[in-house]
Amino acid sequence: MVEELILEHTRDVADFPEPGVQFKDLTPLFAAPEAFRSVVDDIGSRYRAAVDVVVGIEARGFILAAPVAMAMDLPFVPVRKAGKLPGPTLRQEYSLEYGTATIEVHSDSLAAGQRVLLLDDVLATGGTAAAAASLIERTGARVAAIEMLMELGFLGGRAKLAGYDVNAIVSV
Ligand SMILES: O=P(O)(O)OC[C@H]1O[C@H](OP(=O)(O)OP(=O)(O)O)[C@H](O)[C@@H]1O
Ligand SMILES: Nc1ncnc2[nH]cnc12
Repeated sequence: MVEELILEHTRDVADFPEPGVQFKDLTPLFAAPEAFRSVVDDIGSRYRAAVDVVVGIEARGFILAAPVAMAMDLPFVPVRKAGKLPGPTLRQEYSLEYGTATIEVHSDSLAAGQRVLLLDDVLATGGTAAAAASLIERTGARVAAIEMLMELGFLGGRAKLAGYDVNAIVSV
């Protein structure tokens, strides 16, 4: 059900942001309130009572993680691209399907022992999720699960996430 909603509301864009990349654009899902709400409620219902905080990765992860956190009545914590968070941060460099980047989290935004649900829209090479998981663990919190709307299985991102509970609603 939610798998079909995601597939129906995904636009494939060839050669974006660079030649050879088949970009999975989820903006049609975010623009469809009923479908988007169904996806948010599905994620919230599967992790209820199993996590203490929801972390989203800038930028598309924010679009998903903030409503999930709100629906679960849990705190939302942003992992941001470098240089955007004003407080003391932990920082991690990584590579992704089309480049390299650095992300940060406020070092006081998570507490030791907290169970984190890490959310993003797409799992490609896994570099982004692995870097975010590493940041979360450096705060002392625990990555209870990593959840994506869509996984590009042919890029093998799960190999970078061995040892974590990784779930993608749709695998292509
Ligand atoms: O598995 P990977 O190869 O690491 O790629 C996945 C990441 O790439 C996209 O974000 P992007 O860095 O393009 O940023 P955006 O959310 O700001 O568009 C996507 O939202 C994931 O965060
Ligand atoms: N092919 C892709 N489509 C959408 N987001 C991505 N992030 C990394 N690779 C991606």
